[in-house]
Amino acid sequence: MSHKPRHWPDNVLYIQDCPYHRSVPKHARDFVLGTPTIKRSRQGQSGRANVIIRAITSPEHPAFGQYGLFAARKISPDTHIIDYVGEIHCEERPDSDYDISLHRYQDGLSIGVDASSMGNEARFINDFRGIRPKPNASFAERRNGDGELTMSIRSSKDIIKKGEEILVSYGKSWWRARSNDS
Ligand SMILES: C[S@@+](CC[C@H](N)C(=O)[O-])C[C@H]1O[C@@H](n2cnc3c(N)ncnc32)[C@H](O)[C@@H]1O
Repeated sequence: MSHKPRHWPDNVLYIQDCPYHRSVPKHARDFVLGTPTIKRSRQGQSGRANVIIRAITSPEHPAFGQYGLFAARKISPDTHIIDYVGEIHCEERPDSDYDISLHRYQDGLSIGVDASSMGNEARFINDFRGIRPKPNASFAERRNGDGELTMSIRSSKDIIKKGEEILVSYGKSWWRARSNDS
């Protein structure tokens, strides 16, 4: 197992492969796992070398006191940065702020990746609102070297400079769902 990055919280398990929660039915698991191919080494594909977790120390930043994900080196436009790793599940998890949607079936079944209790560096990516005029990265589905469906983070059309915060859009509905919280 690889070592935890700096600032990693004690109460969150650091993982590099997504485990499957018991709520995931076999057909959904098979869909995510993909057609078996020759297993390739995924060394270096996870993208952890591209990023660094940093404490947000500026009081003007809306996530002041929390952490964010920053570029550890220059990242070219339209480039895979890192896969979002967490627990794959098929439950409603409205209380998790680290749960993203991986796939939705037409019958309503939804596959999510929840990094609230286990995950990798990607769980620290913040939303651009209040920080920059627009995101410099986005979530994108892809099949990794093993053929497994993953949600990844990709840079947008501009270079991300070393040291810049990597920011996505969580989407308006993500914020709307939380604006009603008391
Ligand atoms: C997936 S976590 C991101 C990592 C988080 N900053 C941390 O240190 O664990 C989502 C949480 O980050 C914070 N956050 C992210 N983007 C934000 C923004 N633009 N404005 C305010 N808070 C933000 C909110 O507290 C949100 O619930």
